[in-house]
Amino acid sequence: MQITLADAGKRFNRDWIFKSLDYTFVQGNAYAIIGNNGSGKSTLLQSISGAVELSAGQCNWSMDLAKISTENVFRYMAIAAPSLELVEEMTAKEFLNFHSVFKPFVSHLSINEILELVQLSSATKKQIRYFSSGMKQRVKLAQAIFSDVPVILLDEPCTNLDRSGYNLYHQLIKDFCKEKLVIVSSNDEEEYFFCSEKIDIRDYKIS
Ligand SMILES: Nc1ncnc2c1ncn2[C@@H]1O[C@H](COP(=O)(O)OP(=O)(O)OP(=O)(O)O)[C@@H](O)[C@H]1O
Repeated sequence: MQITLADAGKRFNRDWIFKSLDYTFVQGNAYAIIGNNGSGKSTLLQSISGAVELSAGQCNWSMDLAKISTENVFRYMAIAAPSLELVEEMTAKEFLNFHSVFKPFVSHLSINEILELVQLSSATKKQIRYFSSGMKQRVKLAQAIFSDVPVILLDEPCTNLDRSGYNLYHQLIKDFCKEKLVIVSSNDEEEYFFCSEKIDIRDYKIS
């Protein structure tokens, strides 16, 4: 799996958030999009995912040199982001079951095992609306990291996590993301220290 940005740019009204961005992301590597608050990290991540349309240039996804059409990109990726909502009326188990109908999880793990891995097995009967913010974040991480897809996009993945949540995140990345293409959008080094490549969004403000 490869994702290529070619002369990519995004603007909101007159403000260019990033411009003239050429970059290739390759499976097996982890990348961090860094920059201060409001610099455009989430916008770039959303542009890569196809959720936000570029104002200039292109974002092309390909697998074994065969191009993946824009409408099929979603089949190859999973995303965890603050803007993505959980179905609060469901329990975590129901939600993960629901998600797996559209996007199956890695086949060797059951949903009970996934809940155990993110340390939520004691809350399986509780509706998500009664979860703490950190517990909700663990559900978001579970649905992204355990999806059977080659690309994992993580926007501020440790939002609301405590120390043990950070440790859990580091362990999940180590155990389950090695062969994937991971892109993390963050300004917290603990969220992206494992990324060998860094894209500083501030380098793409002026052409
Ligand atoms: N739909 C939109 N319409 C207009 N402006 C937008 C829109 N979405 C984002 N922006 C603006 O684009 C800029 C970049 O926002 P973005 O959320 O990508 O930054 P960020 O680097 O992820 O910030 P943070 O670290 O605070 O999460 C901000 O100035 C924001 O107000």
